[in-house]
Amino acid sequence: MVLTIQAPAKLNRFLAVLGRRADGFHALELVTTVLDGVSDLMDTLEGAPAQALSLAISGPTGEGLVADETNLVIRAWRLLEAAAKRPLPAALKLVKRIPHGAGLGGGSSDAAAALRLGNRLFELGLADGDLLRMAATLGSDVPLFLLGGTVLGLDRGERVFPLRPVPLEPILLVHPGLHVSTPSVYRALQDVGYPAPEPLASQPEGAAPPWRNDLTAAALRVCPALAEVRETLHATGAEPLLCGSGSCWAGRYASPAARDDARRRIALQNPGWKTWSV
Ligand SMILES: C[C@@](CO)(OP(=O)(O)O)[C@H](O)COP(=O)(O)OP(=O)(O)OC[C@H]1O[C@@H](n2ccc(N)nc2=O)[C@H](O)[C@@H]1O
Ligand SMILES: Nc1ncnc2c1ncn2[C@@H]1O[C@H](COP(=O)(O)OP(=O)(O)O)[C@@H](O)[C@H]1O
Repeated sequence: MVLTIQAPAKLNRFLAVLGRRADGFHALELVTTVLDGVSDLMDTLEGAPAQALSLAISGPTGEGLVADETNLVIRAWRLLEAAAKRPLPAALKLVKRIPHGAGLGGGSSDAAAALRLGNRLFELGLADGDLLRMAATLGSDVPLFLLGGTVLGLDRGERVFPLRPVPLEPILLVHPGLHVSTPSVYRALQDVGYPAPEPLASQPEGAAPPWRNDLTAAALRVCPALAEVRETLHATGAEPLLCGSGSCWAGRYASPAARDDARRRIALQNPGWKTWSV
């Protein structure tokens, strides 16, 4: 039996930093939407039972990514093996399309996909709660991908609650080909000064969350070149929002036509940048 699971990217539509915790992590409030409708911004994980565990990586963003014990897919698999108390030998194939270090959660999404794939492939019978606990040990962003849809994230982001879906505005994602490290951005919060903690106010039914990311100043400190993307989006009439810890930006437009027009202009001016319509 061969099983294939899609691993979509995510968009943090609201990210508030509420403080630094004793364990060094930051207390967050997040509203994140899993982008399951953007086919060219999705990784794919395929698996079949085999003699031994192996992972093959391909795809446009697969280059340079190692398929060893540090890969989040293998780390997720080892957790499944520990829960099953037996080896789970399988041939895994990961096709990468989500850029890494872009704030789009590709590695976290792959980890969540691996948990779901292994549970089904070997009929382990792990409940959603078990998978959520395992996901939280792999990374703060992994549990939200198990829920899908639009998710409220609390604590370090790993305590997740499904939210009523709020349609996405016309959005253009722009990736300038830069890699930004998440830990370095959280560390830089100390240099730029912590933002005033402002939790999400209760929202009217069906309203989109405020377009806010408290990591923006810290990410610009780590990678000043990010400012050029923000300015370019501004010049096309968008409200720009940094994706997580960067390096991707999301531009929000008044209409799909304005978004599509901006996409054409940005592609002409910056042929090295990648764009996706959401
Ligand atoms: C910023 C966000 C927003 O969704 O996404 P990305 O930009 O990475 O996609 C997340 O908080 C990234 O979550 P994730 O990438 O899973 O982080 P983890 O592996 O748990 O932690 C990596 C490092 O980030 C810092 N970290 C992470 C989460 C958090 N609430 N506080 C932190 O200080 C810590 O230094 C930690 O060592
Ligand atoms: N399967 C994977 N896909 C992508 N990155 C991975 C994977 N496994 C481990 N990593 C590591 O996680 C880092 C962060 O990747 P990713 O989650 O895609 O970006 P971001 O944190 O910006 O959303 C990468 O630079 C890489 O070193």
